[in-house]
Amino acid sequence: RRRARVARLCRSALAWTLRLLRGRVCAKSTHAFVFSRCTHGNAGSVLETFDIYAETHGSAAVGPQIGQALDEVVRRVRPLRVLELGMHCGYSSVLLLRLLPPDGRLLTVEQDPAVAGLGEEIILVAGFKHTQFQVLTGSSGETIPTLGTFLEPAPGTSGTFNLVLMDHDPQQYLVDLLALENQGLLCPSGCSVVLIIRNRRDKCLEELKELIRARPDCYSIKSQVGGMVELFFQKSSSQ
Ligand SMILES: C[S@@+](CC[C@H](N)C(=O)[O-])C[C@H]1O[C@@H](n2cnc3c(N)ncnc32)[C@H](O)[C@@H]1O
Repeated sequence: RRRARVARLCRSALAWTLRLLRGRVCAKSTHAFVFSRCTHGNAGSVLETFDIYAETHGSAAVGPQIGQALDEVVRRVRPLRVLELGMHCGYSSVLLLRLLPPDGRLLTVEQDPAVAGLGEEIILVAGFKHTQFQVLTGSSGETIPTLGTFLEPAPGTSGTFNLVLMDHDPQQYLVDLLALENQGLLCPSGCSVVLIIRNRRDKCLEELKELIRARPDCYSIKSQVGGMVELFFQKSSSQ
């Protein structure tokens, strides 16, 4: 048993050293690894292959821990229309898509066109079809004003999102949240906005807490797990 523990420690030390040496996130190398090693058509295998890659390489993906917390949110909210800001190679897109119902749809935004192409290919490799998702290339600031034209209304959602995942640029979270609200894109009867905050010292969380303090009738914190904060937006009909 002691030998097994030592072997495990050595393996994690090696993985940690490799991650340190290969620290820089590279979308092309992530894509090549996942594309060549996963079982095509199997979303679970795509996510597992991303996780194996992240053991020894720099990775931008949300990963299994935040992934589990995100799964819980999606299972509880059961959204039909989901917006993702910050797709990168598609880890969180695949994670979200595998829990959507057959009539669910994901719009995902990525500002880097080359990365957007790689991420789109991974979503297709995971077995999802263009009827289930659409990749929009552009910054969140440019794309949010156009989102209404891409959003097919689902019953009960009146052309709005029930779930938004922000994993793009924490400095943009507050601005983009307010832009989404101003464009009438957040479902007034309830929309969960999940924010990935990798750096605890990031001041975006303080800014968001100020918004909640100023407008407790519309915004609240629903859950907070590690690097993930779930805000809840709701607007009463009189507002
Ligand atoms: C941390 S990665 C996203 C990881 C992804 N959610 C996953 O789990 O694989 C952030 C991505 O957001 C993109 N990005 C950064 N700022 C953006 C913005 N303002 N609008 C759209 N995409 C942005 C970056 O190019 C990068 O690909």
